[in-house]
Amino acid sequence: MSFLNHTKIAVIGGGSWATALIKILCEQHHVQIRWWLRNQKDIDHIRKFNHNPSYLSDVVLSPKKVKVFEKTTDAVKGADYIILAVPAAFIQESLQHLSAKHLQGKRIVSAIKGMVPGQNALVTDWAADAFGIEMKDTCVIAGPCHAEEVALEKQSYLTIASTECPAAEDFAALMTCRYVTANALDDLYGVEYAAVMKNIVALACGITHGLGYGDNFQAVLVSNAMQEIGSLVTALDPRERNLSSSAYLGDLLVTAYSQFSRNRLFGNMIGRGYSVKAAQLEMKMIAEGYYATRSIQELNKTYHVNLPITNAVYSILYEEQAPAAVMNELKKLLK
Ligand SMILES: NC(=O)c1ccc[n+]([C@@H]2O[C@H](COP(=O)([O-])OP(=O)(O)OC[C@H]3O[C@@H](n4cnc5c(N)ncnc54)[C@H](O)[C@@H]3O)[C@@H](O)[C@H]2O)c1
Ligand SMILES: O=P(O)(O)OC[C@H](O)CO
Repeated sequence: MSFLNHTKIAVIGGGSWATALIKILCEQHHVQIRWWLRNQKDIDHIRKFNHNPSYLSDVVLSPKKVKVFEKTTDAVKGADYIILAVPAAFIQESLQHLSAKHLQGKRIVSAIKGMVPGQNALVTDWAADAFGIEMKDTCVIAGPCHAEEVALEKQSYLTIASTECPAAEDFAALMTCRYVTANALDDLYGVEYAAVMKNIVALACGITHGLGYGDNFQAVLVSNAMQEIGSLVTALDPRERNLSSSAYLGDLLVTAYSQFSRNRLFGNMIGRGYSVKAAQLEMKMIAEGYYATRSIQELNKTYHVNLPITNAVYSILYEEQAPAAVMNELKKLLK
């Protein structure tokens, strides 16, 4: 079979979301995937058995469509699109062997819902800066969608956001299949910041659940959180946007309420008395909200937006304040 007319997509990352995205892309006839993972054991296993042993191991990956690479420089060769799907904390390390030349002429798609720690930058801004990528060649994959439900082929929706819709529309077509509907949107920054913030809220939901708060409280917490997200996003990128659409509110709801949420699970452990270290050790997966809490807290030193929920989570995770006492104060601020 000739791959000449195929769309070539490099995927960087070996976790649940990378695996789920590859499953969706494999539904297309004309797509070839070039997959980079850092773990050699996983690479060997995928080559032999066609599934990822560490994440979503029930998903079978077509060997005709998926090629696995040890080096990022090989994975990106000839690719039309490069999907970034590692947690933001590891993006610099993961792309360390790539230069602007390797990425020239390619479209970058960030599937990451986090900020680059230390730099407090959105992944798309960081990539544009590090590799000289133009914003018109950049998209993000957002929306309320858990990898575990993609693996089960449950009907899901994605939003592909870019500063210019044509780029997003092309990629949305690639991400649409029997069980996924992908729509394009021209709000790259709003969608990306809202996705970062919803992880912090999910931590707060998990913490309060772990402390014994119920559904009544969580409904108020999430309503207040949507206002907090709206205030920050508007301060960072003022423009008209419909925050009740699924790219923003939907993304918040799935993370805040789902059994599959990594951030909620992490928060729940903290609420039940685990230390941050112990919760991290127990979870095989990464809770982006842990890093995002610090990045947003630092970024907000410039913007001074009222962020009571983020402040509460920050003081629990980074200032060793007792979760019960912090949430007791937060509850007085909610309406
Ligand atoms: N899982 C989902 O349902 C989902 C949905 C939408 C967006 N996302 C986003 O996708 C991104 C990836 O998340 P995920 O859910 O696939 O992660 P995961 O928790 O399933 O997997 C962890 C990933 O981190 C990598 N990793 C762990 N330690 C590392 C280290 N020291 N150095 C380099 N890499 C390391 C692992 O190899 C693996 O790729 C995150 O930004 C997340 O917010 C996830
Ligand atoms: O819901 P979480 O905490 O697993 O985060 C993963 C994704 O961002 C969900 O959209």
